[in-house]
Amino acid sequence: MIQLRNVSKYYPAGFGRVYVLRNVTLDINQGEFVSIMGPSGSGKSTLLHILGLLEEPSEGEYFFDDQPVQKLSEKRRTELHRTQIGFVFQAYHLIDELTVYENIETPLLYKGLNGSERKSRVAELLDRFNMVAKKDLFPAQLSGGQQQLVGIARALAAGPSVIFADEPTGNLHSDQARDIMELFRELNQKDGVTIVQVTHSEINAEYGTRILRLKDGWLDDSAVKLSEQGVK
Ligand SMILES: Nc1ncnc2c1ncn2[C@@H]1O[C@H](COP(=O)(O)OP(=O)(O)OP(=O)(O)O)[C@@H](O)[C@H]1O
Repeated sequence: MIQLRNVSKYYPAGFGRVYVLRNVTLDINQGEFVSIMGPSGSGKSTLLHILGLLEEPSEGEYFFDDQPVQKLSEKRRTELHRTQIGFVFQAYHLIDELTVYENIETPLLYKGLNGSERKSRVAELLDRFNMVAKKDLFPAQLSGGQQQLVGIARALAAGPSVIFADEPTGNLHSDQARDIMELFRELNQKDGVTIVQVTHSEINAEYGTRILRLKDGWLDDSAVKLSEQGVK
């Protein structure tokens, strides 16, 4: 599903460059639940943003569902983003002026669904996430865990095949974090959604099936499969 080939990312600095990612080659198959770990500044968010089509590599190739991302038109890339990819952020990134219902509905408006299709999809997600009673509240009226649930419902609304999550529990208490990780596990195992998360937490990482470790922009090739270690 995802193939990166010799991907580097750098920024100009003085007369030279600062490398954030170096020569990253990586395959992620449909149905995997991958955790990206590494010290602060090692390039985790940058890698996730490239995978989620929010940033472009400076060098190298990215194939999403066998399509060379760098050769796609802007229109096709936006379409891919809207239909195949859901993004979940640490700070939720909900729209403060919109209700829970409207936040979840937003990607469906972009996708061009009609009113009744949108209504039934949002109702389904509200029901699944036990948020029906909260549907007319604004983000500021919710707990952090509830805001993140809305963030995940919004990411799932358009029926993506992959969810990219950047420290999705970074602002949550441990019990809320566990609920979010259990939801991710269920989405992955029952619904078959591919999940790629950045996390600092070994506990969160163990919900997944594989850990990728970054250091100074390099991917550690000895990345382990948790199932092979007998963890799961
Ligand atoms: N636009 C930019 N211009 C210059 N340097 C940048 C830019 N964006 C990111 N960087 C640098 O890239 C490096 C990696 O950043 P990134 O956010 O990917 O790290 P991270 O591993 O996610 O860190 P953290 O765990 O602290 O969130 C950092 O040193 C950062 O300063």
